[in-house]
Amino acid sequence: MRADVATWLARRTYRAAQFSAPHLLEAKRRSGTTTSVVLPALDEERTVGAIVEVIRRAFVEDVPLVDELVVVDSGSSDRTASVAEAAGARVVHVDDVLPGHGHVSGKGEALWKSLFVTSGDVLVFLDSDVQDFDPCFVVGLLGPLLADPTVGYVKGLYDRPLATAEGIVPSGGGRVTELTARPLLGALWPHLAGFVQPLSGEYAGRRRLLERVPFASHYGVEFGLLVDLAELAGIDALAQVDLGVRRHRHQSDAALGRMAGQILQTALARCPSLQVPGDQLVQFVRSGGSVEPVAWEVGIRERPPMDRLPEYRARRGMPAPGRLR
Ligand SMILES: O=c1ccn([C@@H]2O[C@H](COP(=O)(O)OP(=O)(O)O)[C@@H](O)[C@H]2O)c(=O)[nH]1
Ligand SMILES: O=C(O)[C@@H](COP(=O)(O)O)O[C@H]1O[C@H](CO)[C@@H](O)[C@H](O)[C@H]1O
Repeated sequence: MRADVATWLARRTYRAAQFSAPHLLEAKRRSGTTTSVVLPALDEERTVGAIVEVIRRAFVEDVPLVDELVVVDSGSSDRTASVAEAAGARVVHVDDVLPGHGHVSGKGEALWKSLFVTSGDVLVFLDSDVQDFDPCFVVGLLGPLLADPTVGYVKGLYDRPLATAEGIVPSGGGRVTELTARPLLGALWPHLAGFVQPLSGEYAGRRRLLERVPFASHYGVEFGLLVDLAELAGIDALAQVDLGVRRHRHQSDAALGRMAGQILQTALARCPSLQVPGDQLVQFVRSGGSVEPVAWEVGIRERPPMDRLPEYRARRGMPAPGRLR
């Protein structure tokens, strides 16, 4: 392993158990930092309520580490919105946010728009499909940011058991991480090779950084943020925290193939010297005696840095682009 990666790994890998909610609350109050927790959700009625409930009880009512708790609904067809609201979250529908900027589907859009509908200095992003949600996820992700002003972005890391019809594969999860993201980072961004879970859906960052980078659409968002924030803030401003174990709802291999295609397109978009003639993925399904091709678009849209939007700057009391205060 490269010496710089080994140094970063030793210096910027934390454990959730290093932090306690009461101590973080003192640090939060001392620094005057506000926090927003954002859960992107699409058809997560089975799990979103429990996650919101745990966070609300522990970190809104008990130890007020969380100033706002928002679920961004990507257009669920189930009871995600009502379940999340009943559990205590503010729920916004993705299409109700910045409607003048057109419609883009996918997770990245929900996270980009979450910057507009929240106000915290620090944002914590948590997937809504996590089972047995552990409140240490919130403490661990906020820890490095509230304890060290030089940290700007923190990714969760964890063991990822894969639940299959045949049983649990202890470290079988993170299939796109292992088969696509990690090889890509090793080849094209080797200074980021120390991230154990570069695609983890649990992460936190300072708004003053997040508002200055583009957001790749769909499932490219995590990969794009990691590469772009490292470019913007430098690797030493990035960190990772061990959160233990993460269990979540798994998608099919075919769906993850499309996710891998989106991540590859996100990576290629960050290699300006490469010509990329295609953004279509052809998959194949058995149909009776033949095999049928199914073509999917895996191209991604890049939403611009939020701080370039006049609506956002006005909302945040920032001067118009190009003007001093
Ligand atoms: O268009 C979308 C797709 C996904 N998600 C949410 O993003 C998170 C991660 O998505 P998913 O679980 O599908 O990805 P995986 O964890 O399987 O890689 C979950 O909370 C989803 O509900 C979303 O808000 N909008
Ligand atoms: O890490 C991965 O390989 C994928 C798939 O995980 P599994 O193989 O279903 O455990 O999950 C992550 O990737 C997505 C794309 O970045 C994120 O949006 C998800 O939050 C994350 O779970």
